[in-house]
Amino acid sequence: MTVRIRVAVETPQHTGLGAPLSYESERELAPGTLVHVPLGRREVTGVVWPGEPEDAADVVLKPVSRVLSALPPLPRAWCELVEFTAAYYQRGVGEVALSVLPPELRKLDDEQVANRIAKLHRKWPQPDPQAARPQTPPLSPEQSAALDRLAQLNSDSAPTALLHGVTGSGKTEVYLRAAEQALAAGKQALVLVPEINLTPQLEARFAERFVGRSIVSLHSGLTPAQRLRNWLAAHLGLADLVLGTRLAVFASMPRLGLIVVDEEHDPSYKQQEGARYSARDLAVYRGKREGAPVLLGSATPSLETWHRANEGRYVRLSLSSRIGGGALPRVRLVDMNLLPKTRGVTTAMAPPLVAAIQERIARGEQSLVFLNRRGYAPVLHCGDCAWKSGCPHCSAWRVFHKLDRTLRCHHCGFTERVPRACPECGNLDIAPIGRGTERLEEQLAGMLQTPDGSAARIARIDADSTRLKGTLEAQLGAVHAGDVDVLVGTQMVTKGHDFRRITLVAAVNPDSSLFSSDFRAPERLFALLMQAAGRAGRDAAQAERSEMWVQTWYPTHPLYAALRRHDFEAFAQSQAKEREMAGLPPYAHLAMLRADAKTVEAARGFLQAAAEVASELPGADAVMVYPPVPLHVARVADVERMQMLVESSSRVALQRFLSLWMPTLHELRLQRKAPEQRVLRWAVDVDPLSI
Ligand SMILES: Nc1ncnc2c1ncn2[C@@H]1O[C@H](COP(=O)(O)OP(=O)(O)OP(=O)(O)O)[C@@H](O)[C@H]1O
Ligand SMILES: [Zn+2]
Repeated sequence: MTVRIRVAVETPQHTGLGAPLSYESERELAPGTLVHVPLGRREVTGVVWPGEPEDAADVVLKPVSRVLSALPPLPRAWCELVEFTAAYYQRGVGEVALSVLPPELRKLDDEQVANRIAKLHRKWPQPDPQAARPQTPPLSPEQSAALDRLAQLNSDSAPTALLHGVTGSGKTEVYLRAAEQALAAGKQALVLVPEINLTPQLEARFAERFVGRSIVSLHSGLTPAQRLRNWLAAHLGLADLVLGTRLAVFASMPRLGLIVVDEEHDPSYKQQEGARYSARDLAVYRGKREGAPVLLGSATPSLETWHRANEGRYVRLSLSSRIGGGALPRVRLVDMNLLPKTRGVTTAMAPPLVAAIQERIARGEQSLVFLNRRGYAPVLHCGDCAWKSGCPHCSAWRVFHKLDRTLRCHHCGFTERVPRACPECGNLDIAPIGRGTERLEEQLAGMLQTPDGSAARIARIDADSTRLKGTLEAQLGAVHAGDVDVLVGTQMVTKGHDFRRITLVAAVNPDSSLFSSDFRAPERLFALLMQAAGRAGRDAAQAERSEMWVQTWYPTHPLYAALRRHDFEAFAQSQAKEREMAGLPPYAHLAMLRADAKTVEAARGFLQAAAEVASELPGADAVMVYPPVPLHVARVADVERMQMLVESSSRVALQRFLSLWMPTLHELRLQRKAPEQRVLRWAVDVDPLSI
């Protein structure tokens, strides 16, 4: 007697097969069981999926090859989360399911899985009820109020709460206490952070608090074996706490009792390839589905979250003052228009700012200088023939890196040694234009001294300086230990770190996002600057002297006016008004269709054909399809990239439309066979973050 089952397998998106496939099994298999099944000429890993196969009874099905029975089936709730993700973001169920499981699972047979699990159980430390109770600080009144409210709501039904707390207000303490409550009730807690480099710090804080409890992390920086081990620990219910980046939202946790999303506004929560999901949004879905409260924490909530809190769909919990009562840093705008110009170029750092940093050094305090551009200079230029260091494969400049004397494309990676002379005209005098963190570091080193006349200690933290494993930790350690006077860095250093000695933060050149074509650029800039400001004066004793300097050509811009007052509400309200008038999120819903091709014509042609198909579909009048436009960096690695925006005032209407449109696009791509029409890939991005 055989039974028919559904199995979610990874079918490439372009095949258009998104639903689970039908197989035959010798026995009943619980949904969520891992199996190996034949697919074409290969054997692949799949997940037994809930629901009955729809195939007619006379269709002959292939049998399941092997069952990984050592692994307890994935919970029903996990399957539903995957199914929701696939449907909402328009991907295949199997594609999502397999891409969020640890890759190592696919390589192991049943016996190997059994061994891993046995080993994990053997080595897993027993919870130690005798463990010394850690010191917990008494809560501030605001922290208590937030936690009481959360507990009270949670006794009713799991709420989604926005924890809106200014920088340094002790949001992490609220997460810790909420997690304590979940653990005390025998539940597991999931804590998401935006960046890998914030996980060690948070892990340390949780480990310190939860002595005798088990904590695992999940992020892409783990080795495959570590990732499998930690994933298994969560899935088997051994781990009490799971900390991780966006992919951790899919961790299988049988006793989930709390989800925290720290810095919920951060764009890193959006996956940018494959299934382009928002881990923040999925966390909210998951919390609802599994009856776990969700805490979205931020000093500068995303406009979407802020809007939902205003509508009363999320509960708002506020922490409006810093721990210890310290002030937020005083914001000083430096009007770059007033600086004397040398040969038409203004210096990188305004003299008053340099003097202010110098003062900090004399007092033994630290400064953080922030510039969102790594390398020495964004472009190299020949004054004679106007040659510039463009990338031959991308519509972008190659960045000059002085340390290893290279020109590097930050989009495709194309790297060459810096030419001695202009490659066009032979002129020896080629010069860098603009500045990145390397150059800023060099300039500051030339300007700053300690009181005894020796050079100031300057450290640079960016993606280049932290390429080697362990370097970031070492550099941050030096900052915390006070071995650094001035920290230069990209946005990497502006997030989350609890620096205690920094009393001055400076943004050297933040203006470029003010006039970006991306409607979210101001929101992102505001969050970034507030976040950066929040690194100063975290020690209440120094807060009075703490300052945030912003060098700008537009000192009267409303964004900076709101920043000066630390007025998130005013900023959010003005942005919301603009968005409402322009019909943009959170007042409208967007999807972006992207197409990559060898030529602009092919990419545009595909999108135009897609738009024609769209206009014929039922429900087409509920959506608006805009004309195709090139991406901001249109060509990367010799591929032309175009995109087309789809908008609707109704999320449901947009979803319904997309589910009809997607299958036609698979066909459309196959039809366009002629070399001049061929597209390499296409993808839809639902709720795109950058436009
Ligand atoms: N109730 C408390 N009593 C004493 N110290 C506290 C308390 N709560 C938090 N702190 C301390 O205050 C500092 C700031 O807290 P935390 O890092 O949680 O702030 P935050 O709101 O997450 O800030 P940011 O958004 O800037 O990252 C930390 O050093 C933390 O240990
Ligand atoms: Zn390139």
